Amino acid sequence: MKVTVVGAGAVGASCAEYIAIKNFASEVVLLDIKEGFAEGKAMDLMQCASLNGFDTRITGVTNDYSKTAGSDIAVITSGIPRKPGMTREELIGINAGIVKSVSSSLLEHSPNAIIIVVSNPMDTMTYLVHKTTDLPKERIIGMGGALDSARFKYRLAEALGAPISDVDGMVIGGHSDTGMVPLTSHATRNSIKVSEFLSADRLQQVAEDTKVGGATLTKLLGTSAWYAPGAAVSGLVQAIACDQKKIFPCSAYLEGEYGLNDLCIGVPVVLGRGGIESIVEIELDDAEKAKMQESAAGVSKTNGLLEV
Ligand SMILES: NC(=O)c1ccc[n+]([C@@H]2O[C@H](COP(=O)([O-])OP(=O)(O)OC[C@H]3O[C@@H](n4cnc5c(N)ncnc54)[C@H](O)[C@@H]3O)[C@@H](O)[C@H]2O)c1
Ligand SMILES: O=C(O)C[C@H](O)C(=O)O
Repeated sequence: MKVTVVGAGAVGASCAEYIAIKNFASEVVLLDIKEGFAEGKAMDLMQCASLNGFDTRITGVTNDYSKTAGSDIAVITSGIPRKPGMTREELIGINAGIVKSVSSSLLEHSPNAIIIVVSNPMDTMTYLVHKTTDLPKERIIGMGGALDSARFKYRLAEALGAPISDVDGMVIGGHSDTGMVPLTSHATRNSIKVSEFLSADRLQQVAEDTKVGGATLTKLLGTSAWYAPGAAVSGLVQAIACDQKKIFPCSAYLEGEYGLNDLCIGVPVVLGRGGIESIVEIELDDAEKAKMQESAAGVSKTNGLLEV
């Protein structure tokens, strides 16, 4: 199993590290445009191999796509991150050009790859790959919901005073400060609805804290987060590589599902060796349906800024 990660910055390197530590891939190629940067990150990561007990071979290359040839999975993390006070949508001007050229170069050398898009604004970058390549929709996956759901579970556990392993929950919708739809009515603590433990007001607070999870970290760090994003990407890569048939909320191209068309947005999907093997349509209540429609309108508005 060969995995390429484009962008050896904070998220790309963290993602490569988690993939290696989980020890399911034979090879990870890190590629960056900055001379020597990916080579340096790869060498540093390889020097963790004997310490952390993995056999995955990590190599770094400066913009040489021939070294990525034959990749089964390619992750796009190249692009600029936001600074405090910015929205993800403000990154579109620079990141759209990067994502378009990177996806084309990747597919030239790995025509059978499954692409995972991470660069922001992620739903629109995923749509851009859909619009500018010939890849079938099941092989274009946007990562956002897996991360947002991890943050939701963190906030739920905090409010419940429970261990995170006891908590389950999912965030669908757009990966933006206003567009996320944390499904509080579906969230559980060891199979019991969390509404049995938390007031409506407290649950509303959990949802709001979840939606601004990325902005909160950006304010604290001065740039956006990387550990949980890297871990979330590695989870998707593993589900595909190991044909796990796991359900994650991912940005997928919709053709009628959830009453939505011609956009990529976060919905639960089954991930396996074929990529998105199916989209799971769950019953939403009226308020959740309205939030999903509003979220989709926001994503479509950002898509409208693309020159495709
Ligand atoms: N979808 C998500 O949940 C999620 C989570 C975290 C970050 N992000 C996004 O991921 C992106 C990367 O974030 P980061 O913190 O790793 O940024 P970073 O600045 O640390 O790393 C980005 C890397 O991309 C490289 N790069 C730029 N143009 C390139 C090109 N054409 N080809 C190859 N490499 C190129 C840069 O040299 C840099 O090393 C940002 O857009 C950020 O908003 C998304
Ligand atoms: O917040 C960001 O800009 C980065 C990423 O989308 C995140 O949610 O951490």
